Amino acid sequence: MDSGICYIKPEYLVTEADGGSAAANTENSENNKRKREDGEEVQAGGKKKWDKKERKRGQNKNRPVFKDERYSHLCHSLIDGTGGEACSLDNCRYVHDLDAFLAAKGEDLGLECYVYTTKGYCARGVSCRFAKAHTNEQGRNLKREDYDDKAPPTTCNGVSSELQVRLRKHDYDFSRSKELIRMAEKLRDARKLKEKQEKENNQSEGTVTPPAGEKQPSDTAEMLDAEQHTDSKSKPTATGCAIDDSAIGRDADQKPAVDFREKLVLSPLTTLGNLPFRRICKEFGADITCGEMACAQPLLKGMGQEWALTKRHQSEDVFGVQLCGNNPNMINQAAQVIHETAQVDFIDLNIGCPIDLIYQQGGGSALMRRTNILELTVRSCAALSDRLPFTVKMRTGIYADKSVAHELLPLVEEWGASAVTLHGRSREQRYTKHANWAYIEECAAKAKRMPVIGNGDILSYEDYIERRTLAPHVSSVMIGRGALIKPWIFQEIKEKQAWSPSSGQRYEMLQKFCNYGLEHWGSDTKGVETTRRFLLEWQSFLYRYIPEALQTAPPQKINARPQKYRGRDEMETLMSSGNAADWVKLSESLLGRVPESFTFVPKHKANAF
Ligand SMILES: Cc1cc2nc3c(=O)[nH]c(=O)nc-3n(C[C@H](O)[C@H](O)[C@H](O)COP(=O)(O)O)c2cc1C
Repeated sequence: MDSGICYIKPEYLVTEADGGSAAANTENSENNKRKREDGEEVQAGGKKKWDKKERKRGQNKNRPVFKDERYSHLCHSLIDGTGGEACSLDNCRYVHDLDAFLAAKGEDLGLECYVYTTKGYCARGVSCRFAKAHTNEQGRNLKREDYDDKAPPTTCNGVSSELQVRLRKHDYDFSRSKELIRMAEKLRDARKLKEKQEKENNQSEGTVTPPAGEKQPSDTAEMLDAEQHTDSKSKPTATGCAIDDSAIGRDADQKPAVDFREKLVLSPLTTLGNLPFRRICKEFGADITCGEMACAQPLLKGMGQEWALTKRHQSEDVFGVQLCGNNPNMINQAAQVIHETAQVDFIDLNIGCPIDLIYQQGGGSALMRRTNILELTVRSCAALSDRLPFTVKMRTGIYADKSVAHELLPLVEEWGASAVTLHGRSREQRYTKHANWAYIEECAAKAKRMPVIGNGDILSYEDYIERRTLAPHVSSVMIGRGALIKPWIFQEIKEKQAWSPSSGQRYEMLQKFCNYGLEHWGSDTKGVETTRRFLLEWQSFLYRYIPEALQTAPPQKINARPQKYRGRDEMETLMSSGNAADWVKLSESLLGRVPESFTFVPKHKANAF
């Protein structure tokens, strides 16, 4: 048996005799074309061979970029229909011809507006694609009697225009951040000096020096002594960070605000890990959620799109923002503004990001080899506040044959990190081979008190148990693709058994996602199309779920490709299709017809088997 294949029961197999007529899980010409561009060749006999040199990984860079400028926006003065206060702006760029706008808006997509039903008022008013549900005969947008306009919003964070102006005018007070960096520099220099002196002493005494980066058990305490000697006011804190407590207002006795042990953590997932998706995962039992990676520089420029990545839904009771950057000053300043203006429970630093552009600029996984820069970043960010844990997410290293996480992880703990997540693959590996949980265990065992969160390849309760048994020092697990393929994985782990939803139940989940999407991105045409894009991105992972009843030997393994199969009903077959045209069809049943000349190519190549 080939472990790379998920075997399907004979009655569900699609054979040559079927002529491939079923919409079974075949991939479309768009995907095949993409694969050819990626260097995947199809040999005679259907076997695939990979040309490693040619193959490009990561994101689909040549995909058409989705621009939403083409949707006209109605002026806010008309959003509730005619009869309100006229627009007072001379140069308002929005549409003021209500009749023309309504004529061009397109058909309503349904009789019920989720936003109106749940809140009692739809702020998209007459521009909503479900407007008939909340407009009267005169075309006025209605407010239900029980609507509470003082009710707190269900989401928070993002950037206010006032903050945007302060950031753009360099008017934000970063003196605290500058002080933290200065102190982190002092500690780093003291550590380096001490290391140098030790090396010289060892050489003069003829003792053997440990290999670079390999630390002796007593080093941490000695290093802290050295730091205290350099700055007599400094003292180690509960998290092991030795930055001057009085200067940063740290109460050394306070416990970190988040307990990272025995938790199911949803991975930060660019594009896919959006707020509506995270709501679904919360409902299925995810304990900790994290926003999509946000870059420090655009945050400091006050860019709305980047700040949107910090948004949090009220159901996300333990929520973090993930930062990416190549410069300690910028990362720390971004962390400071987030800490001071947003509601977050922790800040995470991504030092595992493999994306070329970020890596070439010295950010993401490049920070795994820029130890001095990393030290400044971790020390300064961990010292921002005792109530704001600072965590680090890393890979095994940059190269497959040169793991460094076992050296880095104890250092990161010493510098003050509250937890580390380790994805058991190198940058070079991306998603090939299996995540190395034996190595994750080796690293986790090196942490003194800091929880280590293991990450990689968990798709079932069995996977979870297997990995936790293999890695007993791991405190919690993080799940990424497993949650994208079957978001109910959190429930399965908590209930210790598989759940095999019917196609109807899976469809209801998609409906829910669309409702949450319309609430988040808006129920007007622009919001509908944004929701569709994110739904399609998600479907590019969801189609990989293989219902247990169809497999000869469940549970499904994350890298196993199924034999060609059809589902137990038409919807199950449609949902298993790897053909982007079928994903669009599915989206049309939920969100209406796609606009003319619509195209879709998934953003992430990690969706492929
Ligand atoms: C679509 C996608 C987007 C991702 N985006 C991020 C990200 O923004 N930040 C991050 O640290 N990791 C990101 N990752 C990596 C995951 O968080 C996780 O480390 C990786 O997928 C391995 O875990 P898994 O096997 O459970 O998927 C992303 C992964 C995928 C598939």
